[in-house]
This record gives sequence, structure tokens and C-alpha cells, in this order.
Amino acid sequence: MGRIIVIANQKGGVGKTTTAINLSAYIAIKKKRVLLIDMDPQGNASGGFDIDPSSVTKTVYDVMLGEASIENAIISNVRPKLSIVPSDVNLAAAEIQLSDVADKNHILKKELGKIRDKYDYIIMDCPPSLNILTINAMCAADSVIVPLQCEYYALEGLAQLMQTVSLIQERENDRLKIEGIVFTMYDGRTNLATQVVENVTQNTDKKIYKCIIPRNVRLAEAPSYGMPITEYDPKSSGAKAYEKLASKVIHYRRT
Ligand SMILES: Nc1ncnc2c1ncn2[C@@H]1O[C@H](COP(=O)(O)OP(=O)(O)OP(=O)(O)O)[C@@H](O)[C@H]1O
Repeated sequence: MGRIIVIANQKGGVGKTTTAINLSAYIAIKKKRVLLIDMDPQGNASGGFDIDPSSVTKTVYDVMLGEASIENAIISNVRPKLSIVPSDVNLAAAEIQLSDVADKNHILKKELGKIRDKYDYIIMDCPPSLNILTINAMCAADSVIVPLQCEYYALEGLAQLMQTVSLIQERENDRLKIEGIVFTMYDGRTNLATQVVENVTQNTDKKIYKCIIPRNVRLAEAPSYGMPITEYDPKSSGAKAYEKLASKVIHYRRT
């Protein structure tokens, strides 16, 4: 049965999508079957694999509204071993449209139950808010990986996310665990970045990945070519860091 991992942080622009794309790409290169689910209405995870929204007939929006089964929304083998459930802008309306639906927090969990055994990893890219989409992802997931940007308010952001995870654990999904925290956009030339890493490390008992993702322009450029970093520049520092992260995730053993 596939392990379900959600990439979440309610702060915007911290590297969730970049992490979801490149982690998925490296896990697939390591010969594990991956399903990447784009839960963000911005659709950037889909775009990162050159999926054109106009060419897609079913998306995670149709699945959430009960208008398609998840099997019908999967675009299989966009790369070897890697499939995607794309998103589209309509997803932004799901919150309101689902407000009266019974058991609305567990729609995704029920759908994933149908296909979970076909994948080794199911990775979900979340929007930057605690909305119905993030809640559905967390209700379905085994664990959360938190990308944390090396900036001044990182610790506050982390505290908020941990509160959210605790709430979901208590009320909806007691299996949910924080698998690890990955620092992103690290610039070792600044004192702030080093201080943030030290500060967060000292103030959390959660696992912090040693492979810190550097600020690397190649990571920022890759999506505009519709490629993950594995293809765009596998020798870049960003690629090497994401490859290490993928190895760590594959070797993770739940305690
Ligand atoms: N390590 C990095 N080095 C350089 N640029 C990066 C890095 N990681 C992400 N970026 C860039 O920073 C911006 C925000 O990253 P990304 O979209 O992954 O964040 P996000 O948390 O998914 O954002 P949102 O909350 O809007 O969904 C993007 O332009 C991305 O290309």
C-alpha cells in the first residue's frame, strides 16, 4: 500500500510545489511508483511536468465534487513510474461548493482507498491555506513534510502548522505524523539563514532533514520549461539536495 505524504505549510511561497515536483521526480527515478496529486488551484505542480490545463478533461476538482472517480482523473506515466492528478482553477471554488456535503473532510481519503495499492508513494501538493483541500489531504495522509523557508518568521509559521496537524490528529486522523521539516531556499552567505536553521533546530523535537535545499536559480527556472530539476539540470546544487531528500523519504521508517 502506498505511503501518502502531504507537502504542507500554510505560508505562501515557501517551496511546497517545488518540493512536491522534485521529490516526486526523484522518487520515480529511484524506481518507485509515484502519484502526485495537485491540490493547489494554481496548478503549478501539474505545470511543472508540462501538463497543459486545457488538454485535461478531469481534475482533482471533479474528484472532490464527486463528478469523477480518481481513476479517471489520473494522467498515467507522465514520466516513467510517475502519474499525476492535475488541478485547475475551478478548485478554488470547491470550498463553497462542498460546504453542505456530508463527510466533506474525507472525500479524498475514500477516493485514494481505491488506488492506493497501485503506488508506492502518493504525494500531495497543498495550497497555502488551511482550507477544505488541505484538510482533505491531511485526513487522507500518513505524514506531512513541511518545507520551511529560511526567513525570520519561520518558527511562528511552523508552530501554526503544528497546531493544525495536532487538531487533525485529534479530530480526524490519528495516524497523521510530521515526517520531517525541510529547509528551503537556504542562502549560506546570509547570517539570517544560518540563524533560522539554528533557531528552528533548537526549538523543535521534529525531525529536520540534514539535506537543506539551497536557493538555486535552476530550481526556479525549471517549471517554465515544464521540467523537474531531474531533467532541467540534474547537476545543479538544487537537484543534488532534492535527490538526497528523496533518498531520506524512501528510507523513512515510521516509529
Ligand atoms: N530552492 C529554491 N531556489 C530558488 N527558487 C526557489 C526555490 N524553491 C522555490 N523557489 C521559487 O520560489 C517561488 C515559490 O516557490 P513554490 O511555488 O514552490 O512555493 P509554494 O509554497 O508552493 O507557493 P504557494 O504557497 O503559492 O503554493 C517559485 O517562484 C519557485 O520557483
